[in-house]
Amino acid sequence: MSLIQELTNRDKVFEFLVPAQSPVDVRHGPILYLEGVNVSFDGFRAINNLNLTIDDGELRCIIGPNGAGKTTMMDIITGKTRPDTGSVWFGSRHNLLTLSEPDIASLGIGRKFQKPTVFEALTVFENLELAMATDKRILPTLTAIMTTEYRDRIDEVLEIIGLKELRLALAGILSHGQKQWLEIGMLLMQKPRLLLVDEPVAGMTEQEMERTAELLTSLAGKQSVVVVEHDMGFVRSIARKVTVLHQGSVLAEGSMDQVSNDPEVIKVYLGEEA
Ligand SMILES: Nc1ncnc2c1ncn2[C@@H]1O[C@H](COP(=O)(O)OP(=O)(O)OP(=O)(O)O)[C@@H](O)[C@H]1O
Repeated sequence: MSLIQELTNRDKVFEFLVPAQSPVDVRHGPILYLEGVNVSFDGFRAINNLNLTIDDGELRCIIGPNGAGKTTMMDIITGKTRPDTGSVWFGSRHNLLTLSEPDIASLGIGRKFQKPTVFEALTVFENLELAMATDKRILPTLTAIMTTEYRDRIDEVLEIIGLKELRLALAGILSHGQKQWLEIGMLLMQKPRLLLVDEPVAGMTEQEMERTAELLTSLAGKQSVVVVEHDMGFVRSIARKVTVLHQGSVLAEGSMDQVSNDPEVIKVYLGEEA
């Protein structure tokens, strides 16, 4: 190929056009890797030698009794809490312990907290638009050119979250479940590689839970999804692999059937519910 042909090759992405953050590298390993992580709060060890590996495209459920360390684990991944010791890697290139919370978010780790935080006075469409506008990776000078691309992305996300018909509705009139899906959609606008979802079905109707199960399973593959959830029926309906946390460590890992038949798990967790 001649130099001219090479320079005008539209399929090629030139280095200078690539956003500052390098993409996550999962060619030789998992998308998320925690090893030997410890966190103490005033002498109490909330996370105790935690090891966890999430594969690219995986949907993983994390369960565990109250105080097991699930929220603290999410806080560590997103940079909100710094561990005392251990390693936390996003792909093989990004050491998350050296990055700030906003940097971790812009690398492609999105977090959905339990309570929906949509802008109620704005429409569904505007909420998604706003989520896109906060994407710091977008070069302002390119915004005009990319408008069509972003509109297409909003349409795509509306389709994924099942709110296409409600695009012009105010977010304030949505049901609890619809608000949760909209917020997941707002995260999707940033095209995350890893989504952390905290108790997505708390307060949902049976029907909304079914729709949420479909939504989360449809997201896996395209991105990795880690779901912390207390509702065992829901976990059973979506989980391929479940990790049970207890006292800040992994107590068991495997299919829902495997972990729910594990005597240790029954003793410390499922037994608690019986
Ligand atoms: N900032 C903090 N200061 C002191 N103790 C904390 C702090 N954050 C968490 N803890 C303690 O660490 C332990 C783990 O808490 P964490 O919230 O991570 O558990 P969890 O598994 O998310 O529980 P739940 O299911 O109730 O949300 C708990 O005993 C909690 O009281």
